[in-house]
Amino acid sequence: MILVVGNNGMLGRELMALFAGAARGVDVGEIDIADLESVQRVLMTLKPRVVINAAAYTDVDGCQANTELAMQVNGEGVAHLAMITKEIGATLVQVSTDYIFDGKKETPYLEDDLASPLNVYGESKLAGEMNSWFNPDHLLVRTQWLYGHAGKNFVETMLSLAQTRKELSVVDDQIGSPTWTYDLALGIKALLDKGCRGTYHVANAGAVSWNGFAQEIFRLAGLDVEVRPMTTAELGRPATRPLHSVLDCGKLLQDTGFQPQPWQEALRRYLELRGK
Ligand SMILES: NC(=O)C1=CN([C@@H]2O[C@H](COP(=O)(O)OP(=O)(O)OC[C@H]3O[C@@H](n4cnc5c(N)ncnc54)[C@H](OP(=O)(O)O)[C@@H]3O)[C@@H](O)[C@H]2O)C=CC1
Ligand SMILES: Cc1cn([C@H]2C[C@H](O)[C@@H](COP(=O)(O)OP(=O)(O)O[C@H]3O[C@@H](C)C(=O)[C@@H](O)[C@H]3O)O2)c(=O)[nH]c1=O
Repeated sequence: MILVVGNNGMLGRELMALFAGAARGVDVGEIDIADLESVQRVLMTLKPRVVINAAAYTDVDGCQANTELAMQVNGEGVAHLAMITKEIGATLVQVSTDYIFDGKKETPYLEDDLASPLNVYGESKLAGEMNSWFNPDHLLVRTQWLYGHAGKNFVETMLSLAQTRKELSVVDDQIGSPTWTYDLALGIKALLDKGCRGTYHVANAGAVSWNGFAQEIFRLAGLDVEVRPMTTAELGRPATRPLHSVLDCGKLLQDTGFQPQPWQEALRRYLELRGK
């Protein structure tokens, strides 16, 4: 059995749908990954073959204000999962982020590029990456700029703002690869099916700024919204974001034969399924 931890989250729901009958899910209320005893109790009872950790504290600015909680959930939580999965002989799949990088590299990041997070969320996720090594039988999947059917995300924020606004200012100096949770889930499945272990990048192909992404969302949704450019500095959010955090997914293709579709195509299909 595959245990999806954080099954009520955006990625968690996608994984539950993809793995269907093979998966069991747990989330807040049934497990608190920050609490070793809770992790021990759930994993020892359910005895899964694979644990996919889709649970995290994902509010980037929230993490900046709550360092301790961020480290407990995103850092220590993974140590707990790694120690107990090792004890029961299960594989741990840990999901991480482009925000462990500082975004100063001008070409896409490779799996073994140096991590240097700019914010507390990135630091806590990097601690989680390191803690996943407590279980040598682990798969570490880095992804970025996620959107999906069940969750708060940039696409849904833009569509919701468009209901009341005819113009929006969106940052145009941060570049990344918007990624549909469906394609990420397929990537995780492809890696597990091939028995891959270690670190992999999984993101939709191509890259764009948040501003360009917003423009494409409105174009595909047939909404007439003017998207003005602004800089990250002008927006002035509490947590610093990396400016160029595109992930190179060549290793995924090489080892599994799976290549996530271009981000524009993924977005088009997502909006079609969602009903625009
Ligand atoms: N969203 C994105 O753009 C990106 C996400 N990622 C990573 O992908 C993974 C999935 O992200 P996403 O689907 O967006 O996450 P969500 O925030 O949508 O879901 C996370 C889930 O984890 C639960 N959770 C939080 N704290 C705990 C805890 N202590 N114990 C158990 N469960 C907990 C949350 O519950 P509740 O809501 O009640 O707190 C929620 O159900 C995370 O590891 C994230 O860091 C990586 C790159 C980009
Ligand atoms: C709503 C809004 C956002 N923005 C900007 C702010 C930000 O730089 C960018 C995206 O906003 P978000 O709040 O979705 O960004 P953010 O929370 O930084 O998204 C990140 O989440 C974590 C969990 C990850 O792991 C990352 O890969 C990444 O997806 O858009 C505007 O410029 N104008 C707007 O009106």
